Amino acid sequence: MRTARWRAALRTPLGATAAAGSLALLVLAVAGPVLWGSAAEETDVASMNQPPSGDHLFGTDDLGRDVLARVLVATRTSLGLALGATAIGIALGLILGTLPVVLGQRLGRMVVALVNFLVAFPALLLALFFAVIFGLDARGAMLAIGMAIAPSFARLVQTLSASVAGRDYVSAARIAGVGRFRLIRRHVLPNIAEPLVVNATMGAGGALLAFAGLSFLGLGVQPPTYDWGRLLGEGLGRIYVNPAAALAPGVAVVVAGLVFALLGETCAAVLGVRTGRGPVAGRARHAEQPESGKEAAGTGGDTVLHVDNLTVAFPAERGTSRAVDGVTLGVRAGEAVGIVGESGSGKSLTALSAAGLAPASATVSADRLDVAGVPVLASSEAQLRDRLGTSVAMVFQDPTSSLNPSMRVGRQLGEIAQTHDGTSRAEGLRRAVERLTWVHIPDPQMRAGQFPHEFSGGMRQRAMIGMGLMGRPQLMIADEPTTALDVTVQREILRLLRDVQHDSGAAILLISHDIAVVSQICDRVLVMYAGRIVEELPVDRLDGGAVHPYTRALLASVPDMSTPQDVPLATIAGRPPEPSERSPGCAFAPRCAFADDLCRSTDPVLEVVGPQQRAACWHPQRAESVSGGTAGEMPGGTAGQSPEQTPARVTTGDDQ
Ligand SMILES: Nc1ncnc2c1ncn2[C@@H]1O[C@H](COP(=O)(O)OP(=O)(O)OP(=O)(O)O)[C@@H](O)[C@H]1O
Repeated sequence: MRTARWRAALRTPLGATAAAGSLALLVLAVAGPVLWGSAAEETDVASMNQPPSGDHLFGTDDLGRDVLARVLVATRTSLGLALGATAIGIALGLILGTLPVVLGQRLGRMVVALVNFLVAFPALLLALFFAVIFGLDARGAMLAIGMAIAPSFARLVQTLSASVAGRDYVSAARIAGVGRFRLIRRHVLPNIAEPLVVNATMGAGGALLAFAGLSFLGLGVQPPTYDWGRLLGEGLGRIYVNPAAALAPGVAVVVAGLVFALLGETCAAVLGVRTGRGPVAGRARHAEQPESGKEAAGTGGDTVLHVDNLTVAFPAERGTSRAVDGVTLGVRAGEAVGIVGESGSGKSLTALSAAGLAPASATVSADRLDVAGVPVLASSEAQLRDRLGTSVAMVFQDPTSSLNPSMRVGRQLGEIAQTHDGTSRAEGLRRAVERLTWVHIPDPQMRAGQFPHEFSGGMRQRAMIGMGLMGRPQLMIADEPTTALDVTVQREILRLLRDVQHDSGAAILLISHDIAVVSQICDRVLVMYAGRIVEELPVDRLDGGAVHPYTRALLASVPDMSTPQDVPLATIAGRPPEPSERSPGCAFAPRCAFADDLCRSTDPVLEVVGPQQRAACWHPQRAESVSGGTAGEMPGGTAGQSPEQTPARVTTGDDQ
């Protein structure tokens, strides 16, 4: 497919010119010294500084040597030095650009600052500076130009790496225990290679010009060696006698620079098409070993996730803002627990913190945060990789971004077995095919050899779950795993998660904004609002047993077969407060019909309100206190409200 794109690109005028130009330069570089070497060196004192003639198309220099022959012969030196300098610049740029990922936050910031500092200098100024340091010869100039172009390349690598580092498949690889160097080599660099290649190709043109500039100034190639820059310098000295002697090397520099630029454009066109063609995949996971996993569920004690008073804060204009504020929860072995809430309620941060994947800018604290017996906050990144990589699996929302687009699916799954069990590549692949079979991927052998973009969305999500099963997960965290899928596929994925839970014994923490999704496979539901858990209850009590007005409003907004089509669906008026906007009292009070002064002034705490049920509300709404309609309904179309607690309204879409 890629070959076809190259062929198509080479048929365009731009591509054809770039190809022909590159070929011509290559041939000249290889054959030039052989064909015209002696003509270029042959002195003739009888015809010094001659203008163009039939014998010498661009005239002769001050020793009577043929200018054209010298320009053609200089192709090899000029291109060789320019490409050498570019290679040095790319190598240094890659090192500087990826160091922040390898070094960790503090040292990484210092490297970024250094690169920013160097980028602020004009490249030619840097080249002159380094040329003086490294010596006034071709080698020194090559090093100097390489070092001068390295900072801008490093900046590009840093920017692109940062954009990739946040992708789900990188998080997945991190949690799977993939080391930093391998992470860069296998997951980061392959996915930023395309813009780097394009940039490097165009950068070679810049290096050519810079080299010509240094040689022209007498800082680059020294006699008796010569390149286009030196020939240009010599020609300019005699420009009034024979302008063609300066014109020829000048044209050579411009033409070669143009060829590099066209080549870069062609690469960009081809690679850009490929990049834009779409899908790629998504998911994440962990764990190690094969086997059923039933034993895994039984290991590590009864509670696989223990979160006590978790707080996640971010720097804000004044101090910090708490996106997750004192969350306490537990997930027992083999249990399926759902977290629901509107966007921004802190669901994902809670789950990511549990897996040690909170954003770098977040400050995570907790009285206790243990996953599968591993104290997350007290463990180093290497310890987390090593220990969680074998016991926690993650499935992310977007199946198009959670699988590494540049790796075959079987390789990605197999990498986990290689990383954690030290298996061979072949054994890793065998296990990968087995896991793909478990998650009902048809023709798993063939599919394992495909890239993520060749999978459908539902298949990618299955592959992500299969990746989770490469180990022996005690806990599978699924963050909105069905949001990006259509309804039929959603149901299949939920069913698969439930089967995985039953067959492997792994506990499941399912995050969703849709309470209906959670109720399909979970035993227990935690409802989050503004960074806190406002209600916790068994799924079988959702229908009529929810007491928090927010939970009831969420339930009322889910249509079912009996929902009248001519009545607008209930919605919850207003929006949740941003972490930085929260004021004292219950965060839901501004949107709640039952709120009074107590709610607005004092935070309710999570208290037991029934069997296995807790709620944080000053006015919990009991089913028996609701009149008219089901327990989830509110007069006026929203969640529960008792007649004696009036204002007969709170929230409907129409109200807004
Ligand atoms: N990297 C970040 N920097 C600053 N604030 C953040 C960051 N990530 C999240 N937040 C804050 O934390 C809040 C909760 O984010 P979180 O992703 O946990 O919400 P969520 O309930 O999972 O919602 P969604 O379903 O939209 O992801 C966000 O609204 C935002 O204000």
